[in-house]
Amino acid sequence: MDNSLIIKSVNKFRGKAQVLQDIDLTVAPGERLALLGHNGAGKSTLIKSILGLTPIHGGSISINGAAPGSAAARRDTAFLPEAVSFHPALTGREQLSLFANLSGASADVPALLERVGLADALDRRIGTYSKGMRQRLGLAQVLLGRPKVALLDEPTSGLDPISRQDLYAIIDELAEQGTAVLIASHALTEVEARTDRIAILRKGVKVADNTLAELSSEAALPTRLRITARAGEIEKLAQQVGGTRVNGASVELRCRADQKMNELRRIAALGDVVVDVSMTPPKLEDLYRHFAKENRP
Ligand SMILES: Nc1ncnc2c1ncn2[C@@H]1O[C@H](COP(=O)(O)OP(=O)(O)OP(=O)(O)O)[C@@H](O)[C@H]1O
Repeated sequence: MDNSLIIKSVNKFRGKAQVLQDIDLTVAPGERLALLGHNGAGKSTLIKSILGLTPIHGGSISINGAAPGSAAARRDTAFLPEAVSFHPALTGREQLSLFANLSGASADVPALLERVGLADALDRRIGTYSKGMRQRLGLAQVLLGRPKVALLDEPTSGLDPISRQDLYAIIDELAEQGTAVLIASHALTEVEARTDRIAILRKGVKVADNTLAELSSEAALPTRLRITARAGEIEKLAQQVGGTRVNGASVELRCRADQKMNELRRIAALGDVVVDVSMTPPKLEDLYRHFAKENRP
């Protein structure tokens, strides 16, 4: 399938500083891409460039074939900023109806508000909404536009765990209806579970862009095996398997992903002295640290 969002060799300067350097990035219909990077890495600048709010100085950006800022691109793109703001005097129902009228979209506003968990608040003024409620309303607005490309900047920042889960369920729905979703985030644990691909920016340069599994194998970070000994037999176990003692009952080994099965066979062969083995593959946090670290070649 053609990509909805295609970014090719994009360069961008702020004064003399280059804040985006030769960025290539694509998002396919229905794909959820996480865009990660330290503060100042260039995520917001890239989003503003896609929206046509700031000019680029080389390269190209295509939104379903249209240039950023064009009428076609504006129609096909939805943006949810980190702190979404609406007119406080309008109710949720009024805000969404207004948006539907402006965009020419036909919409069942109450059903949409119910979908995002705002059924009880649809006739309340937005000025009385909590931050999470405003984010939900923002997502309802994104859903209503049926965009080809959705750009979500820290969509769950400041939300409680249940609201975060709800928000991701709605984001999944958006992707299921064919929207290409780009989520800029610092919340590694949640994007690890809820996105299809991860791109990492470091000082304006893309340093990683792949699925979690592929990034894991690219980075070749170790899997940790924690082996627990039968009561009183930790010394014997430590002598036999090596590794590092982590407490009075367990040792920890680190091994490459392709060595894992060999290690497990070796541990299983030790017999009753082992009472438990747990395995922790590298997490996105480890991969992020690996790819985003300053002194990486
Ligand atoms: N309006 C501006 N004028 C000048 N420089 C800017 C402007 N906006 C951003 N920058 C600079 O561009 C670089 C990229 O910033 P950007 O806001 O895109 O980073 P970010 O990855 O979104 O960071 P954060 O995670 O903190 O939101 C930084 O060096 C920043 O100082």
